Order: sequence, then structure tokens, then C-alpha cells
Amino acid sequence: MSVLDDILDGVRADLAEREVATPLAALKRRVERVPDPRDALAALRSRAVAVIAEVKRRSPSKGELATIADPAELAAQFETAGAAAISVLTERHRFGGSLADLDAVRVAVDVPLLRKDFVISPYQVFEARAHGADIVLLIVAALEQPRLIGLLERVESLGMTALVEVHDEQEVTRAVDAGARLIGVNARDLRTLDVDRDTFARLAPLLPPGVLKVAESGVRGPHDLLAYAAAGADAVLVGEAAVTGTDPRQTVADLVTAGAHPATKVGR
Ligand SMILES: O=C(O)c1ccccc1NCC(=O)[C@H](O)[C@H](O)COP(=O)(O)O
Repeated sequence: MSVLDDILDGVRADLAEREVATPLAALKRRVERVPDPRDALAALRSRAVAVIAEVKRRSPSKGELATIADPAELAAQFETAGAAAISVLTERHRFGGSLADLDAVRVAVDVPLLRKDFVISPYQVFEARAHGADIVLLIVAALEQPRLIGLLERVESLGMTALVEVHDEQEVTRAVDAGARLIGVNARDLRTLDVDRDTFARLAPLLPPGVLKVAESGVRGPHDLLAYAAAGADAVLVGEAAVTGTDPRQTVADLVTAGAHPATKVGR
């Protein structure tokens, strides 16, 4: 069984429990009471290369990354450092995340929030909005095309932005055909979990003008951000480096500084 299949099994089991605990009708009522979503595309466009900093406790590739006792405080440090958006992993089994983390971070920061999970059902999209998310991750590899299109429409109908994640040329075609306006190229191979930073440079030229391009995974520091910028990234998503350093605020601040005026950025 692939890592993705294993993750999706856990996601389906958890989802079935939550659907019983909180029926969709109740979730929809909650959505009506939360403030409108923030404009994530505008926030990401406001920097030459925006930094999306991630609250990431553990991962299938690295195991335990950080003991994050207070995700709200960590996210506040990311925001103070200049992160344009904050990603919160909410998957439980392999990443140690939760919707409680999303709630805590929502209260602590004003920047757009990404619910980073393995979204396979409209229920999870309503859930993301009910818990204050502005952006929802849709992983092309986890979704048949009609479902990808349906979820993208659902995300946008709730005023949120979909970050549509791709790993290869075929997935780029599917994301573009689905109408994605924010596309993330993830350098981490979902079968081997290896990170190949050249994936972004290979796929970015296939993305149409007007699509905002996010380089996901493998950012160890400013040099990686600058390399992604040189290949055309509008934003980078950084998890491990942001949570494992001794000073998360400084780690993100250094990335933000590098992203403010990159010497080379394709497409600018
Ligand atoms: O991080 C993993 O091991 C992983 C494994 C399988 C599916 C997804 C995975 N990570 C999710 C992400 O996309 C990353 O958390 C994100 O891009 C940040 O990556 P990094 O900066 O390399 O932690």
C-alpha cells in the first residue's frame, strides 16, 4: 500500500466519525456564523515571493519534527516574522494535526489560513470554513477529475481559495483544466517521499500566466527560496525548517527578507 493510500484510509475513518458527531447541516449553520474568508490570492500577491509557514508536528517522511505545545503562539511568531499565510496540518494519524490546532491558530493570527489535509469530501471543505480556513488544499493525486472539479467549485462557492497540489506533468494538466488559480508544485514524491527540488523548475513553465505558483517542500533556508524564485515561484510553503530550528520567528523572518527582493524571479 502506498503512503498516500495509507493516509487516505485514516482520513476516511476519521471523517466517518466526524460526520456522525457533527452532521453536515450543523456544520453548514456554523459556516454561516464565521467571518468571511480573507483574500488569500491578494495576500500572496503582496510580496515578490510570499512565505507560507506551516504548523507541522510530524510527518511520514521524518517522524516527530517538533513538540508544538502552543500552535497559536508558534503561528503568531510566523505572522510577526512576515509570513503572508499560515498552513496548519490537520491530519491526525501521520501528521499529528487536528482541527483544534486550526481553531487555536485562527484566533491568534489575521493572515489567511490554509487547512492542509487530505480533502476528499465536500464535508471537509465546509469543516475548513467552519473552523476559519481561507485556503483549502486539494491534492490532485488523491482525487478523480470530477471530484477535483466538484471540490474546487465548493471551495470557491464558500469564498475560499483552493491550493491545488501537483507532482507531475499530467497532474498539472488536470489542475489547469479544473480551473485552479493557485497551484502548488510539491517537490516530495508521494511514493518514495524523496524531495526533488528540481520538480518545480520542470513544471512551472507549464503553468499558465495568471496562475499563482507555490513551491512546496524542501525549503531549508533562503538559498532554496531564491532558487525557487529564480524558477518562477510566487510563494513557498515551508514546514520542517520553520518548526525545527531553535528560533522559528527568525527562520521565517530570514525567508521573508529573501523573498522581498529576490535578485532573479522568472516572470517579473
Ligand atoms: O511531509 C511529508 O513527509 C509528507 C508525506 C506525504 C504527504 C505529504 C507530506 N507533507 C505535506 C507537505 O506538503 C509538506 O508539509 C509541506 O510542503 C512542507 O514541506 P517541508 O517544508 O519539506 O516540511
